[in-house]
Amino acid sequence: MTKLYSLKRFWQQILGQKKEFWATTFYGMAATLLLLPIPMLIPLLIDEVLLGHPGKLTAFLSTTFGNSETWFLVLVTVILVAILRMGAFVFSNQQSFYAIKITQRISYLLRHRILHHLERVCLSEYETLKSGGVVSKTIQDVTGVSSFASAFVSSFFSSTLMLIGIAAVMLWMNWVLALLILFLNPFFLAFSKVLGKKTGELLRRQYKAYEVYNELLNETLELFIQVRASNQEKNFFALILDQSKEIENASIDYGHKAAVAQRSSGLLTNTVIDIFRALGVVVVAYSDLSVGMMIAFLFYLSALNSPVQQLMGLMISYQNTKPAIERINALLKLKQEPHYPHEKNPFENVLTTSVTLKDVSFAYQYSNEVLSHINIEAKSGQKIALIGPSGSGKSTIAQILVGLYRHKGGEICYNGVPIEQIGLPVIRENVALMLQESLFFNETIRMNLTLSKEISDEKIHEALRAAKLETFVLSLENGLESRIGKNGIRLSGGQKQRLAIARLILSNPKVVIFDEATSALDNETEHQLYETLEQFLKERTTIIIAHRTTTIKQADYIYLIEEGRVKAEGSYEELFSRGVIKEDMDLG
Ligand SMILES: Nc1ncnc2c1ncn2[C@@H]1O[C@H](COP(=O)(O)OP(=O)(O)OP(=O)(O)O)[C@@H](O)[C@H]1O
Repeated sequence: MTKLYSLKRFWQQILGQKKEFWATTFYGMAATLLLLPIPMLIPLLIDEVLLGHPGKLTAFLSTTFGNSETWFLVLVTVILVAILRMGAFVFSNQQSFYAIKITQRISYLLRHRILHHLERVCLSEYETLKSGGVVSKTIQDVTGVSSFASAFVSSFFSSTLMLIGIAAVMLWMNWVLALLILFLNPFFLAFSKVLGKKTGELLRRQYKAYEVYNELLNETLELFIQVRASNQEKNFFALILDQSKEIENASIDYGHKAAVAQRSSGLLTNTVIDIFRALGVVVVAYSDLSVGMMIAFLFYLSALNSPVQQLMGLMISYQNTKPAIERINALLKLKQEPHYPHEKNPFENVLTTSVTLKDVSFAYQYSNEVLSHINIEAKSGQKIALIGPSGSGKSTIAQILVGLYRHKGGEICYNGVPIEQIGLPVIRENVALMLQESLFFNETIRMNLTLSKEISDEKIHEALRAAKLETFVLSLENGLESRIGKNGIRLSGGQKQRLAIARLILSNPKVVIFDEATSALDNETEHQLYETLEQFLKERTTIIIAHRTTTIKQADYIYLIEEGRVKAEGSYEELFSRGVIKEDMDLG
């Protein structure tokens, strides 16, 4: 099972990008160190140049440049400040570059983890998934987590260093005032945590609103033809609009309160800074702190605002990350297909294999037993048929044969090897399951046939010919490059089935299962098609699931399934003579 995502994993992913992490930390700190002396430089000139108390800065500049004129000292100081700022600008740009790389990598890794998990999700879980909701989670929630990563790598170290640096300078200037100010910082952070928790709840509601909206819109568009044919567009779109309103409400609520939270922290820090500014004036009046130093102190006090704000913002963003992680984990909790190790390959170096179900039972999640102690055998190269009334369990047999669902009891074997020793990918590579309703991409005929694999035109046409679709494809203006529309909407039911059969031929399987795959064709066309496929199916074990007895005449052996059990079995003639099946009977 995929491990759930956690903040620990988040940190590991950040620290795992060593080069980028140290580069962003280095450049962030370098930029901070360059900015740190700036608030001091110009105020020092007040004391040393205006108030006539020559000090270290003017002494250094005069001896270095051999000129102690006031205009010169001011000019050099301004140039020095500009150079420091320019240096910080260059380093900050470098820092952003590496921070963006880290952030985007975290997004990618998170999406990779979700997609990798979904790729192997078991079918019973897949049935419950709403694709719109999944899309919303892989986009919005991943963005939520990565924006915290972005805020963290770009501001945590530089803001902390700035805070420590400013604190050190202030302590040096006036330790009483500095200590008073610094003691307040933990309270600021605690305040931000409370605000973050409150906005986190609102953000959760906003995420949910987007998720439901995406689900509704997605499903309505997927089933648009059905919706329109039932004249239900108004109702469906009204539901989507309601949800759109909920997004508006939730977003206003979150957006407004998140802005209030940000401003509250700004208001708090600014008020505290104003109080300390006033205290600074009092300190100058009652101590030996110079006017220049007091101005420098006030500049540092203002400069303190930025790292404190950034750290408070980080705390709020951290709280908002939790709902995003929870929702991502809801996807990672979906159960996955069983992993069978690939120990034996019964399909290797053989034309086809036998297929056996020994005493197999099965129940879907939350439902009663659908298959009960089924025994079926298709010998190597044999053509068997499964018939039976609707809901008797025929398609379920087909699906457990390719491991789409896990059988509960008994054994399923290919050439005597249980599927647990073959591995699901190997089975699906060699056993083709053709459904009544094949699914198609809104792409060209070629893409739908080859599924983007390199296959020569000659082979494609051979398959089309066998599937009795070549004449139709050749009659199209763009031939193989013709687009077939959403899920093949531009094709008739029969054309779609023939396209699926051509795809099946190209995939060259060793065992073929037709699950009502030709039911959309009329008796005559179906008969012709099986005749054409005779050569293709001759060397392959074939299982045909059908309602119509006409479809199964060609089978070597027939099983009648009723209520999940084998009710009768034998050749067509045997079953016919026993009265189990009748000519042209439709069991559906
Ligand atoms: N994914 C599922 N989850 C739960 N129950 C299911 C699922 N698929 C099928 N069933 C149930 O299992 C039973 C057997 O269904 P199955 O599709 O295998 O029948 P069938 O013989 O192929 O029917 P038909 O000829 O109509 O296609 C039915 O009662 C059906 O409701």
